[in-house]
Amino acid sequence: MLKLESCVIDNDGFRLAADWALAPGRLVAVIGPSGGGKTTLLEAVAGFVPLAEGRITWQGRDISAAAPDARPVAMLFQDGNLFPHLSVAQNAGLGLGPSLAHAGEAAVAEALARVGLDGFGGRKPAALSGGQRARVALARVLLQRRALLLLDEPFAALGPALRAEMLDMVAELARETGASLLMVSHDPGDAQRIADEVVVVSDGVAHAPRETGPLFADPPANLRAYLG
Ligand SMILES: Nc1ncnc2c1ncn2[C@@H]1O[C@H](COP(=O)(O)OP(=O)(O)OP(=O)(O)O)[C@@H](O)[C@H]1O
Repeated sequence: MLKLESCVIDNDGFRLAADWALAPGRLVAVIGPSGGGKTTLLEAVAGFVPLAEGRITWQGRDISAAAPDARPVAMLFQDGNLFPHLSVAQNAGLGLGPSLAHAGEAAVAEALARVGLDGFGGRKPAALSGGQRARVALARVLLQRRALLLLDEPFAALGPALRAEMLDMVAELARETGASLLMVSHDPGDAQRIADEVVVVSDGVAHAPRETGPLFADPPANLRAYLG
């Protein structure tokens, strides 16, 4: 279980409070107004932004001071973070880390097939569509085999049908592996499509997760303001 215990996150002067836990295997959407601190929240969990107060624990262990690669997290950004000079297979294989990379050919092929990119391993990212690039990034996350997936508007640039397909794939992969998910999205429909719970980030607070259905059925004032 991930716990944010009386946390005050300090992103170079921007402060965000959080005090809640994320139950194992839950899919959680992070929504709220632009500039509210959604990315800051994910970056603090990933270890890129420090805490001014409180601590973050994973399975009871304090990870507040741990380096990003020593945390149980895999992070997927909007641009997918692909290296243009590396092939699809090499980009995905980065998820295995240096120690496993030499033994990973079969695992990479399997992950690429899993995201619908069988036979694309030798291509460069420039020779892929936007949706295919998103799949490569997802394959890399899959290969990292981390217990906590952090997605920051990963499919914002995709059209509605493709985006729905990718969301469903993320949800399926998380359920299969038992991973927990924190996913930033600007579209409440994304949250309603796959999230068990929703964290609303507004007014300097990342509010405790609430069940998606009841939350949208009777939105609190901060969510109503965001939804318009
Ligand atoms: N490196 C930084 N230094 C100082 N302030 C920052 C830095 N990065 C972000 N901020 C500020 O922190 C606040 C929260 O930004 P953040 O990107 O977390 O919001 P967000 O909710 O993800 O926004 P959006 O939906 O627009 O992506 C903003 O006011 C932003 O200007």
